[in-house]
Amino acid sequence: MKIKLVTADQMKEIDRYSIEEIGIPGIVLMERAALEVKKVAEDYLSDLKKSKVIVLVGTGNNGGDGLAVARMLQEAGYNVEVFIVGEKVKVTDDAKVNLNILEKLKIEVKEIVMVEELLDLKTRLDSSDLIIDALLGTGIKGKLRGIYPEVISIVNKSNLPVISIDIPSGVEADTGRVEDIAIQAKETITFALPKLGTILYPGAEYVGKLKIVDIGIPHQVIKQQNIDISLITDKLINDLLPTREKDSHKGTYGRLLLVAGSTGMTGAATLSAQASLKIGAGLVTVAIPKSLNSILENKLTEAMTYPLSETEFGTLAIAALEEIEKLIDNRDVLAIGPGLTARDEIDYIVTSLLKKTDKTLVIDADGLNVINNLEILKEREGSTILTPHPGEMSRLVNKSIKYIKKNSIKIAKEFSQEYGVVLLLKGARTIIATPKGNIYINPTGNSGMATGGSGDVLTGLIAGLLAQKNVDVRAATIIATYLHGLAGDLAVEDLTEYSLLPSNLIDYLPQALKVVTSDK
Ligand SMILES: NC(=O)C1=CN([C@@H]2O[C@H](COP(=O)(O)OP(=O)(O)OC[C@H]3O[C@@H](n4cnc5c(N)ncnc54)[C@H](O)[C@@H]3O)[C@@H](O)[C@H]2O)[C@H](O)CC1
Ligand SMILES: [K+]
Repeated sequence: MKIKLVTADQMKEIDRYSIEEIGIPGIVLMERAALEVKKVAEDYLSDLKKSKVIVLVGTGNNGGDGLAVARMLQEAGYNVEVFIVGEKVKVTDDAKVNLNILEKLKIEVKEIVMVEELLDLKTRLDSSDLIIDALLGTGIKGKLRGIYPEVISIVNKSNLPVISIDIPSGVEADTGRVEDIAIQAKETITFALPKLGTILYPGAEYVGKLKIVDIGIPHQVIKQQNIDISLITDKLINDLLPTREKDSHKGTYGRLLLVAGSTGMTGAATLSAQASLKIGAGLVTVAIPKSLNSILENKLTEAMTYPLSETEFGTLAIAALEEIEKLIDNRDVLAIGPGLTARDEIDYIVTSLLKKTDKTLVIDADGLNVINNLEILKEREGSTILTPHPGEMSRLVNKSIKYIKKNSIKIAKEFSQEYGVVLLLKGARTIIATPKGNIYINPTGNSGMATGGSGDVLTGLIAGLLAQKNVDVRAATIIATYLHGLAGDLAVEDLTEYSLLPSNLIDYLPQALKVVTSDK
């Protein structure tokens, strides 16, 4: 099961279509949204009589949701105070309906338009138990205007639990960017589908617990939007994981050739090989410069090794190409890159293999750093997976790392479709793009994994899955990425982010597999 991720415009179109074409009144959506928020708010409010809630609203429909929540909490007997940041006259359509209802019920909505009025808000917060953030939702545009920065700063300094409606105010819905300041929420209740800005960093850091609630938007309305970005979930992995047939043998789980390593870089080859075995590949052969072969024989037990022709530097020589071509004849997958050391010979070997073999190819690390002619990717018969980090991507597309980090989805999607490859662009949120134009965002992983070797493990996981029957390139990349990060998250719980080693990712893989197969 995939969870679709939307931009503000896509969400607006879904709302519009539901309201104008299907005929579900906006006020009904708003009421259902408010009801969901009210239910969560009650979990934070213990004693009915004393509990005091401050509801902060803006002048748009996010504010409208908040006004309805204020009414519901008041009706439930809580002590509610409502502040609107901006002038009431600016409030329109559905939000206006709720503003009028509060006025009819004599529930005061205090305007805050001047900085001087912030002091009153601050004192009010000091004696409260919960804040509802209904200031800004998907309608936020650009830098915070007026006294919003001050209001948000007072809220964050109050140290009170904050429930944000739809998205923490100040977070940009499409990118997760925070221009200057944003509400630090304890929990964010988002409607129908998560906005991209609540998953991407830094926005994801402001969300707290994310709760996606249904407010009655018809599924067919969502479906027809052709949303192409999905969040990877346990459920999706569970659906994609290959089942281990009872009457199977090692051939069922495929034969993988891993071309890796150079003097001083035998660790990369070792990590990739071990990871590919741990994820269940049948037969793994590590082809490595011949002087390092005995080292690999020592370090690896289950994997076979093959000594390749080498240069005086202990890196692959041109002659290794022919040896590799012979080896891949009876293999299903070739992974090339970890620890190779970028040199002209490697450029020649990788380029030749891209041209000559139609086997599924995983290219990582120094295998990527030598690709100069991207056009050969287009002509390939076989499937290709590239797994660059932003630095390697920067070289591939000749854009700065900063630009790549800011436009990771756009860049991954364009590259994948242009060159017909599955592109895994590593980052705080790793993005996977497929040639069909689909994007998958991975939510697992942590900063403890940003160490040399972590990528070698990921390459091994991808290749190890690819070798197995009925695992296609899209599934293998998605499963490997999610499990790689999940193993890292599980390992950090025991080891802390400081002392997390790439080899721990391999140790914790079985636990990660148990998590995602728990109900299989
Ligand atoms: N998804 C659904 O089915 C539903 C969503 N609802 C809620 O509606 C908001 C979106 O409402 P919208 O009126 O489009 O925008 P906002 O309320 O988020 O904000 C617009 C509001 O804020 C002012 N503003 C915009 N940018 C800034 C800025 N940088 N600084 C200061 N002020 C800013 C602008 O002037 C407007 O007044 C969505 O998030 C949901 O919460 C429906 O209510 C329920 C169905
Ligand atoms: K909000």
